[in-house]
Amino acid sequence: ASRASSIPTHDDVDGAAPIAVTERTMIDVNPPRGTRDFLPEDMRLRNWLFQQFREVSRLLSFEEVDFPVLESEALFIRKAGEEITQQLYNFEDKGGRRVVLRPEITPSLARLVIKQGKSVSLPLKWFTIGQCWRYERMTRGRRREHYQWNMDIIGVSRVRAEAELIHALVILFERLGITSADVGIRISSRKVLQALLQTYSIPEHLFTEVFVIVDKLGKITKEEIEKELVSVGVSLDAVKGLVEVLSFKSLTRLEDVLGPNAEAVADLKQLFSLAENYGYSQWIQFDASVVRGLAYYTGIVFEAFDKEGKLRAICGGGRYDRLLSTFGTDDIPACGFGFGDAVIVELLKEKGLVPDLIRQVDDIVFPLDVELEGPASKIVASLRQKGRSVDLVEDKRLKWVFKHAERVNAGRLILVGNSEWQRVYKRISTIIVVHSDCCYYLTKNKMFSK
Ligand SMILES: Nc1ccc(Br)nc1
Repeated sequence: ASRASSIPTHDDVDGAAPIAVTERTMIDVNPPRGTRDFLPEDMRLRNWLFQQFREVSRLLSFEEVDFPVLESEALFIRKAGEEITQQLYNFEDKGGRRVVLRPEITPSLARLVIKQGKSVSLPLKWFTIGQCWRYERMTRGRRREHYQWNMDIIGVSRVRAEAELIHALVILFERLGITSADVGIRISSRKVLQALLQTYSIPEHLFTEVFVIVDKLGKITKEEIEKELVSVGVSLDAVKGLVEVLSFKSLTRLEDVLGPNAEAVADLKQLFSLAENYGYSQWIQFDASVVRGLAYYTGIVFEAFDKEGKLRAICGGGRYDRLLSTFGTDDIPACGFGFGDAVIVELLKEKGLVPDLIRQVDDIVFPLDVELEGPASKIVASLRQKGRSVDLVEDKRLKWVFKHAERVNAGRLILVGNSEWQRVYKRISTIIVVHSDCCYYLTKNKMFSK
């Protein structure tokens, strides 16, 4: 605390009064709970990963779109008890509006499609990479934000759309050096469960809640699943039947139960047939237990998983043909996936596939004397004009400059000195000789002029 009483004022003494001694309290320099800073090396990896996402999106001729991270809360209010809607990062803004930091991308995409209406021609193939949020009690210490790559096809009702999206995933994994021995893609359809629920005369309005509960398979015990299903009104024998079919890994067995004309079976057969033609059959497998936890899926759903079973789902997606009508407009068939930036990096680390992304600088320019700042500036400007990345270094000892050049993998070290330096540094590969109004620099092999 300052010694307010004893400090003399300017009137009492010549010169400034002594600075009041106060205790400085430092702010918390950590980012908010559940969020991350990205240092340069983290950003190099993130940019590299996002560049892969962008390149795969380009290969499938998707166009990039973007949305605000802040959205109206109304976009995400759903009654199916999903985890994602129970962890909304929501608040009231200064205008009294109920808003959220978006927990996912798809509803924003649906909003934009509706907003564009007839001004866009279908099919739309859109992708984005954006930060998504959740407000989870930090008891579990999990992150509250991650970046998601989303690809969506709007306006295609046939399973060709799902086949294209899965092709995108396979291409991405292969580009990262991941093989089908490392990762698989489990595929099923909400229509499987739907057909079953109908055979047990479960009312349709319960379907979404059942899907959300069944998605917890593997996360909570079977007994807890059965208890939750019974609690929403599913009869015990229906629960037993559901759990039995959900264990199916064979389309043939599914067909035996649902019959050859079941829509779910036809969709899945078509998808697996297309997969043969794409050449990615070895990546995919039917698994009736895949339902995904988002209420709005209506058809095929899929998720990529690590075959060692150490990690959470790498990505997931599916068909959502009725999302738009929940926003009060006509439905347009749609499907898409979300691909987070965290699990994939954990997998790359597990597999030793994280690339060595070194910092790179073309040139370092170092004036050997303080009065050479001007000529050094000319050289820097000239080199940058030519598109070279230049790190201008000053007020350092030469030994530090050499180490720095190594650290940043500089292509060239350019020392700006006047003519007497040349004698001293002739052994150095690059020397600047400053002649009146023009600068020359040379390396062992050739002379460059400004
Ligand atoms: N939906 C969502 C948002 C943020 C994180 Br971290 N995980 C999932």
